[in-house]
Amino acid sequence: MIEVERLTKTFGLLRAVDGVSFAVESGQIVGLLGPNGAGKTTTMRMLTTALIPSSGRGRVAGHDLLDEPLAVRRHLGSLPETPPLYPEMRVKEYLAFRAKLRDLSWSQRRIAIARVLERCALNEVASRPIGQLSKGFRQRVGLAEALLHDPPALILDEPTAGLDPLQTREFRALLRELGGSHAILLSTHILSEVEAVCDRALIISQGRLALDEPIAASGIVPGGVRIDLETPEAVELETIARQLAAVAGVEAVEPIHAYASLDHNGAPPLRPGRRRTGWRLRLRSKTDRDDDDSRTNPSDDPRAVLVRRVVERHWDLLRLEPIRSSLEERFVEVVARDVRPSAVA
Ligand SMILES: Nc1ncnc2c1ncn2[C@@H]1O[C@H](COP(=O)(O)OP(=O)(O)OP(=O)(O)O)[C@@H](O)[C@H]1O
Repeated sequence: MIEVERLTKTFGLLRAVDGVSFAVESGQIVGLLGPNGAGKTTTMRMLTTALIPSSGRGRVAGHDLLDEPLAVRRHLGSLPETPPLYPEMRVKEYLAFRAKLRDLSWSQRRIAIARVLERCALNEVASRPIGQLSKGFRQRVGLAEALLHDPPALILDEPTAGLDPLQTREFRALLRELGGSHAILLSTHILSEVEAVCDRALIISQGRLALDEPIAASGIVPGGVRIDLETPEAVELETIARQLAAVAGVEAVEPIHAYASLDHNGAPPLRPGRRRTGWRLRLRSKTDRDDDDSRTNPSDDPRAVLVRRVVERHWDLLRLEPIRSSLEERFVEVVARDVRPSAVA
């Protein structure tokens, strides 16, 4: 429903968005995360056709951002961080005004306004001036406006910023309801929000897409498989990596640490008298990135074959377990990779 391919935006010498590709399906809520200045708003402004991409393509409901901007806007609702509301207007009056701008006929306007007032639980404040509403209600008015033309895709920029915990909770419940029937791209700085409402997390860092991973039902991102093994001292990391990477389903082998002769708990080596090396490795598998359907397919799980491979080589397998890392850990990991030492100091 929302699709971008190598989307790039430069401002002078700055590549604010640099070759970003991702997709949001209907029925999915995708969280767009990143530190300040990472390029989130610029990405969203290109998707809403407010900014023209320097290169790359983007489509909303199959309509190209550059070739069919009007069709894109018809299929997209957007809630900017600060929605352009008129404080002196009453809620219903404001929605009628915005619906008129969207060229809805009188009867279409009546139906649309009734629908969004109901959907966003605004009936009780429909006749109140917007300026008298709490921030939570004002955000709902912004969302109602974004839904007036019944778009299948929504883009929301930090929709819960500044809301109190109760308002945040209510707004998230509303998003989850909408998520069932819309494609939603949600920019936020709140990691727990992504864990609470999103199906996938995207992290943008310095304009580039640094992570695109599913959020598991438990609210954590899969982090691969951790394997601890011991090998004769002469066996080098390169050999181990080659053997393990050859197992179907393993995409990458990353060393975490190695130790000589003593295992990581300080215990003596499994085979005294022979110098051995202990290894802790992280294996990225295909199932880390796939959707829930393939995750349940046992043939995609490389663990059984990994055990056989280690035993065949006469190495000692000490531990093999899935790594679960929180979104916060993944965020720090991918963003810290891009931070220059001078910036940290
Ligand atoms: N119109 C513009 N002209 C020049 N530079 C811009 C313009 N808009 C954004 N930038 C720069 O592009 C980079 C990305 O900005 P962007 O607003 O997309 O980041 P962001 O991830 O939304 O940040 P934040 O979380 O602070 O809102 C920043 O360095 C910003 O200064």
